[in-house]
Amino acid sequence: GMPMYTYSELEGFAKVIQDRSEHKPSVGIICGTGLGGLADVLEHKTVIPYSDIPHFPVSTVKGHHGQFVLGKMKGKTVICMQGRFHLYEGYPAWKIASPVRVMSLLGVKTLFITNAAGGMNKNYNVGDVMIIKDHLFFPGLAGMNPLVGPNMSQFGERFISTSHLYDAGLRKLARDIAKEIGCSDFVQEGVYAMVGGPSFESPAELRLLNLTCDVVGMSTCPEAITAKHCGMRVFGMSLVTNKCLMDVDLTEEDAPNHVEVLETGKLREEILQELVTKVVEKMDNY
Ligand SMILES: Nc1nc2ncn(CCNC(CO)CO)c2c(=O)[nH]1
Repeated sequence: GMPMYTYSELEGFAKVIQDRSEHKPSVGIICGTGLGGLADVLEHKTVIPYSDIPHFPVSTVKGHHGQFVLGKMKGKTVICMQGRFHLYEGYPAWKIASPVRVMSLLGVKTLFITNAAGGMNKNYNVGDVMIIKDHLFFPGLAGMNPLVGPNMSQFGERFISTSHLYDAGLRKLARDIAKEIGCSDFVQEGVYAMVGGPSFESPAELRLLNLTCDVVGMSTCPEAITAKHCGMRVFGMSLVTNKCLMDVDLTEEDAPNHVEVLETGKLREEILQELVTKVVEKMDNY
Protein backbone atom coordinates (compact mmCIF):
# COMPACT_ATOMS: atom_id res chain seq x y z
CA GLY A 1 0.00 0.00 0.00
CA MET A 2 0.92 3.69 0.20
CA PRO A 3 3.90 4.68 2.39
CA MET A 4 3.20 5.11 6.10
CA TYR A 5 2.22 8.44 7.64
CA THR A 6 5.25 10.61 8.37
CA TYR A 7 5.71 12.19 11.80
CA SER A 8 4.75 15.58 10.36
CA GLU A 9 1.58 14.11 8.80
CA LEU A 10 0.61 12.72 12.23
CA GLU A 11 1.31 16.17 13.72
CA GLY A 12 -0.93 17.58 10.98
CA PHE A 13 -3.81 15.30 12.05
CA ALA A 14 -3.31 16.38 15.68
CA LYS A 15 -3.35 20.06 14.61
CA VAL A 16 -6.71 19.66 12.81
CA ILE A 17 -8.15 18.33 16.09
CA GLN A 18 -6.45 21.02 18.23
CA ASP A 19 -7.82 23.74 15.91
CA ARG A 20 -11.34 22.34 16.34
CA SER A 21 -11.39 21.77 20.12
CA GLU A 22 -10.14 23.52 23.27
CA HIS A 23 -9.93 20.14 25.00
CA LYS A 24 -6.45 18.86 25.91
CA PRO A 25 -7.13 15.13 26.44
CA SER A 26 -5.12 12.96 28.85
CA VAL A 27 -7.34 9.87 28.38
CA GLY A 28 -8.18 8.05 25.13
CA ILE A 29 -11.05 5.61 24.60
CA ILE A 30 -11.48 3.39 21.54
CA CYS A 31 -15.13 2.27 21.30
CA GLY A 32 -15.73 -1.23 19.96
CA THR A 33 -18.61 -2.48 17.77
CA GLY A 34 -21.89 -1.27 19.27
CA LEU A 35 -20.05 0.37 22.19
CA GLY A 36 -20.05 3.88 20.73
CA GLY A 37 -22.34 4.88 23.62
CA LEU A 38 -19.23 5.34 25.78
CA ALA A 39 -18.69 8.68 24.02
CA ASP A 40 -22.28 9.78 24.73
CA VAL A 41 -21.56 10.29 28.46
CA LEU A 42 -18.93 12.98 27.78
CA GLU A 43 -19.75 16.59 28.71
CA HIS A 44 -18.99 19.71 26.63
CA LYS A 45 -18.53 17.46 23.58
CA THR A 46 -16.70 18.37 20.39
CA VAL A 47 -17.35 15.97 17.50
CA ILE A 48 -14.85 15.72 14.63
CA PRO A 49 -15.73 13.24 11.86
CA TYR A 50 -12.70 11.35 10.53
CA SER A 51 -13.76 12.58 7.07
CA ASP A 52 -12.98 16.15 8.21
CA ILE A 53 -9.32 15.17 8.63
CA PRO A 54 -7.64 15.09 5.20
CA HIS A 55 -6.03 11.68 4.37
CA PHE A 56 -7.31 10.16 7.63
CA PRO A 57 -8.95 6.70 7.31
CA VAL A 58 -12.76 6.36 7.55
CA SER A 59 -14.77 3.55 9.20
CA THR A 60 -16.65 1.23 6.84
CA VAL A 61 -18.30 -1.12 9.38
CA LYS A 62 -21.99 -1.14 10.47
CA GLY A 63 -22.09 -0.13 14.16
CA HIS A 64 -19.12 2.22 13.88
CA HIS A 65 -19.74 6.01 13.49
CA GLY A 66 -16.36 7.28 12.26
CA GLN A 67 -15.61 10.30 14.44
CA PHE A 68 -13.52 11.64 17.31
CA VAL A 69 -15.52 12.89 20.30
CA LEU A 70 -13.68 15.06 22.83
CA GLY A 71 -15.12 16.08 26.20
CA LYS A 72 -15.00 15.83 29.98
CA MET A 73 -15.58 12.66 32.00
CA LYS A 74 -15.41 12.90 35.82
CA GLY A 75 -13.04 15.88 35.65
CA LYS A 76 -10.72 14.26 33.11
CA THR A 77 -10.42 15.38 29.49
CA VAL A 78 -11.10 12.48 27.15
CA ILE A 79 -10.85 11.82 23.42
CA CYS A 80 -13.05 8.98 22.15
CA MET A 81 -12.82 7.12 18.85
CA GLN A 82 -16.41 6.31 17.89
CA GLY A 83 -15.56 3.88 15.11
CA ARG A 84 -12.23 2.17 14.71
CA PHE A 85 -10.40 0.45 11.86
CA HIS A 86 -9.83 -3.25 11.22
CA LEU A 87 -7.51 -5.42 9.14
CA TYR A 88 -10.58 -6.96 7.45
CA GLU A 89 -11.48 -3.55 6.01
CA GLY A 90 -8.22 -3.66 4.11
CA TYR A 91 -6.35 -1.22 6.35
CA PRO A 92 -2.73 -2.16 7.20
CA ALA A 93 -1.87 -2.45 10.92
CA TRP A 94 0.08 0.85 10.91
CA LYS A 95 -2.98 2.72 9.60
CA ILE A 96 -5.31 1.07 12.14
CA ALA A 97 -3.02 2.23 14.93
CA SER A 98 -2.26 5.74 13.62
CA PRO A 99 -5.06 7.38 15.69
CA VAL A 100 -3.22 6.18 18.83
CA ARG A 101 -0.11 8.16 17.78
CA VAL A 102 -2.32 11.20 17.09
CA MET A 103 -3.77 10.81 20.62
CA SER A 104 -0.21 10.62 21.99
CA LEU A 105 0.66 13.89 20.20
CA LEU A 106 -2.46 15.45 21.79
CA GLY A 107 -1.17 14.46 25.26
CA VAL A 108 -3.03 11.19 25.96
CA LYS A 109 -1.25 9.12 28.63
CA THR A 110 -3.83 6.33 29.24
CA LEU A 111 -5.76 4.41 26.58
CA PHE A 112 -8.96 2.39 27.14
CA ILE A 113 -9.68 -0.05 24.33
CA THR A 114 -13.04 -1.83 24.14
CA ASN A 115 -14.23 -4.45 21.70
CA ALA A 116 -16.88 -7.08 21.03
CA ALA A 117 -15.57 -10.63 21.10
CA GLY A 118 -16.66 -14.24 20.81
CA GLY A 119 -16.46 -16.33 23.98
CA MET A 120 -14.33 -19.47 23.68
CA ASN A 121 -13.94 -20.13 27.42
CA LYS A 122 -16.86 -22.43 28.21
CA ASN A 123 -17.44 -20.66 31.56
CA TYR A 124 -18.14 -17.39 29.79
CA ASN A 125 -21.66 -16.26 28.89
CA VAL A 126 -23.05 -13.84 26.30
CA GLY A 127 -23.09 -10.42 27.98
CA ASP A 128 -19.99 -11.08 30.10
CA VAL A 129 -17.34 -8.35 30.21
CA MET A 130 -13.74 -9.57 30.10
CA ILE A 131 -10.90 -7.43 31.41
CA ILE A 132 -7.98 -8.18 29.06
CA LYS A 133 -4.85 -9.31 30.93
CA ASP A 134 -2.87 -10.49 27.87
CA HIS A 135 -3.36 -11.04 24.11
CA LEU A 136 -2.43 -13.38 21.26
CA PHE A 137 -1.82 -11.09 18.28
CA PHE A 138 -1.95 -13.80 15.58
CA PRO A 139 -1.56 -11.47 12.52
CA GLY A 140 1.31 -9.76 14.35
CA LEU A 141 3.16 -13.08 14.61
CA ALA A 142 3.01 -13.19 10.80
CA GLY A 143 4.42 -9.68 10.37
CA MET A 144 1.23 -7.59 10.37
CA ASN A 145 2.55 -5.63 13.34
CA PRO A 146 1.83 -1.86 13.47
CA LEU A 147 5.49 -1.12 14.33
CA VAL A 148 6.93 -2.81 11.23
CA GLY A 149 9.13 -0.52 9.09
CA PRO A 150 11.52 2.23 10.19
CA ASN A 151 11.13 2.94 13.93
CA MET A 152 9.64 6.36 14.77
CA SER A 153 11.94 7.06 17.72
CA GLN A 154 9.97 10.23 18.55
CA PHE A 155 7.38 7.82 20.01
CA GLY A 156 9.46 4.93 21.38
CA GLU A 157 12.15 2.25 21.11
CA ARG A 158 12.68 -0.19 18.24
CA PHE A 159 12.03 -3.35 20.25
CA ILE A 160 9.44 -3.02 23.02
CA SER A 161 8.33 -5.53 25.63
CA THR A 162 4.70 -6.66 25.70
CA SER A 163 5.14 -8.79 28.84
CA HIS A 164 3.00 -6.37 30.86
CA LEU A 165 1.06 -4.67 28.10
CA TYR A 166 -2.30 -4.44 29.91
CA ASP A 167 -1.68 -2.31 32.99
CA ALA A 168 -1.90 -4.35 36.22
CA GLY A 169 -2.96 -1.35 38.35
CA LEU A 170 -5.87 -0.50 36.06
CA ARG A 171 -6.93 -4.16 35.97
CA LYS A 172 -6.93 -4.28 39.76
CA LEU A 173 -8.98 -1.06 39.86
CA ALA A 174 -11.49 -2.47 37.36
CA ARG A 175 -11.89 -5.67 39.42
CA ASP A 176 -12.43 -3.58 42.59
CA ILE A 177 -15.02 -1.39 40.86
CA ALA A 178 -16.80 -4.45 39.44
CA LYS A 179 -17.16 -5.73 43.04
CA GLU A 180 -18.23 -2.27 44.26
CA ILE A 181 -21.02 -1.91 41.68
CA GLY A 182 -22.09 -5.54 42.12
CA CYS A 183 -21.34 -6.89 38.66
CA SER A 184 -18.51 -9.32 39.52
CA ASP A 185 -20.73 -12.23 38.42
CA PHE A 186 -20.30 -11.31 34.77
CA VAL A 187 -16.93 -9.55 34.85
CA GLN A 188 -14.13 -11.93 33.87
CA GLU A 189 -10.39 -11.42 33.36
CA GLY A 190 -8.64 -13.31 30.57
CA VAL A 191 -6.73 -13.46 27.32
CA TYR A 192 -7.87 -11.95 24.00
CA ALA A 193 -7.04 -13.62 20.68
CA MET A 194 -7.00 -11.50 17.53
CA VAL A 195 -7.68 -12.90 14.07
CA GLY A 196 -7.71 -10.88 10.84
CA GLY A 197 -11.25 -11.74 9.68
CA PRO A 198 -13.68 -10.93 8.05
CA SER A 199 -14.69 -14.59 8.05
CA PHE A 200 -15.32 -15.94 11.54
CA GLU A 201 -12.93 -18.67 12.72
CA SER A 202 -13.36 -22.34 11.88
CA PRO A 203 -13.85 -24.80 14.79
CA ALA A 204 -10.27 -26.02 14.30
CA GLU A 205 -8.94 -22.44 14.50
CA LEU A 206 -11.03 -21.80 17.62
CA ARG A 207 -9.69 -24.93 19.32
CA LEU A 208 -6.12 -23.80 18.56
CA LEU A 209 -6.75 -20.27 19.90
CA ASN A 210 -8.54 -21.64 22.97
CA LEU A 211 -5.31 -23.35 24.07
CA THR A 212 -4.17 -19.99 25.48
CA CYS A 213 -7.06 -17.56 24.98
CA ASP A 214 -10.55 -16.97 26.37
CA VAL A 215 -12.19 -14.72 23.76
CA VAL A 216 -11.57 -13.96 20.09
CA GLY A 217 -11.98 -10.78 18.05
CA MET A 218 -10.68 -8.86 15.05
CA SER A 219 -9.23 -5.70 16.61
CA THR A 220 -7.46 -4.14 19.61
CA CYS A 221 -3.94 -5.63 19.37
CA PRO A 222 -2.48 -3.11 16.87
CA GLU A 223 -3.76 -0.21 18.97
CA ALA A 224 -2.57 -1.73 22.28
CA ILE A 225 0.96 -2.33 20.96
CA THR A 226 1.19 1.17 19.46
CA ALA A 227 -0.03 2.67 22.75
CA LYS A 228 2.65 0.75 24.66
CA HIS A 229 5.26 1.90 22.14
CA CYS A 230 4.48 5.56 22.89
CA GLY A 231 4.49 4.99 26.66
CA MET A 232 0.77 4.95 27.44
CA ARG A 233 -0.89 2.88 30.16
CA VAL A 234 -3.26 0.46 28.40
CA PHE A 235 -6.58 -0.98 29.60
CA GLY A 236 -8.52 -3.40 27.40
CA MET A 237 -12.01 -4.81 27.83
CA SER A 238 -14.09 -7.21 25.73
CA LEU A 239 -17.86 -7.59 25.68
CA VAL A 240 -18.73 -11.24 24.99
CA THR A 241 -21.41 -10.95 22.31
CA ASN A 242 -21.71 -14.64 21.39
CA LYS A 243 -20.38 -18.08 22.24
CA CYS A 244 -18.04 -19.64 19.68
CA LEU A 245 -18.82 -22.87 17.87
CA MET A 246 -15.89 -24.93 19.12
CA ASP A 247 -16.71 -28.13 17.31
CA VAL A 248 -17.81 -28.76 13.73
CA ASP A 249 -20.43 -31.24 14.96
CA LEU A 250 -22.29 -28.57 16.96
CA THR A 251 -25.54 -27.27 15.48
CA GLU A 252 -25.65 -24.39 13.00
CA GLU A 253 -27.74 -21.98 15.08
CA ASP A 254 -24.71 -21.28 17.36
CA ALA A 255 -22.78 -19.85 14.40
CA PRO A 256 -21.75 -16.21 15.09
CA ASN A 257 -23.30 -13.33 13.18
CA HIS A 258 -22.86 -9.57 13.23
CA VAL A 259 -26.46 -8.84 14.27
CA GLU A 260 -26.10 -10.54 17.67
CA VAL A 261 -22.80 -8.71 18.16
CA LEU A 262 -24.62 -5.38 17.79
CA GLU A 263 -27.62 -6.42 19.93
CA THR A 264 -25.51 -7.61 22.89
CA GLY A 265 -23.59 -4.34 22.79
CA LYS A 266 -26.85 -2.51 23.54
CA LEU A 267 -27.68 -4.91 26.40
CA ARG A 268 -24.56 -4.15 28.44
CA GLU A 269 -23.93 -0.57 27.34
CA GLU A 270 -24.81 1.04 30.70
CA ILE A 271 -22.62 -1.31 32.74
CA LEU A 272 -19.67 -0.77 30.41
CA GLN A 273 -20.13 2.99 30.62
CA GLU A 274 -20.30 2.81 34.45
CA LEU A 275 -17.23 0.57 34.66
CA VAL A 276 -15.09 2.70 32.31
CA THR A 277 -16.28 5.98 33.86
CA LYS A 278 -15.41 4.83 37.37
CA VAL A 279 -11.98 3.52 36.30
CA VAL A 280 -11.28 6.85 34.56
CA GLU A 281 -12.37 8.68 37.75
CA LYS A 282 -10.08 6.70 40.07
CA MET A 283 -7.19 5.66 37.82
CA ASP A 284 -4.62 8.17 39.13
CA ASN A 285 -4.54 6.42 42.51
CA TYR A 286 -3.78 2.94 41.01
N1 LIG B 1 -16.31 -16.08 16.77
C1 LIG B 1 -16.25 -14.74 16.83
N2 LIG B 1 -17.24 -14.08 17.47
C2 LIG B 1 -17.15 -12.73 17.53
N3 LIG B 1 -17.99 -11.82 18.10
C3 LIG B 1 -17.48 -10.59 17.92
N4 LIG B 1 -16.34 -10.68 17.25
C4 LIG B 1 -15.46 -9.55 16.95
C5 LIG B 1 -15.50 -9.25 15.48
N5 LIG B 1 -16.65 -8.41 15.20
C6 LIG B 1 -16.80 -8.20 13.75
C7 LIG B 1 -17.99 -9.01 13.25
O1 LIG B 1 -19.08 -8.87 14.17
C8 LIG B 1 -17.04 -6.70 13.49
O2 LIG B 1 -15.88 -5.99 13.81
C9 LIG B 1 -16.08 -12.01 16.98
C10 LIG B 1 -15.07 -12.72 16.31
O3 LIG B 1 -14.11 -12.15 15.79
N6 LIG B 1 -15.20 -14.09 16.27
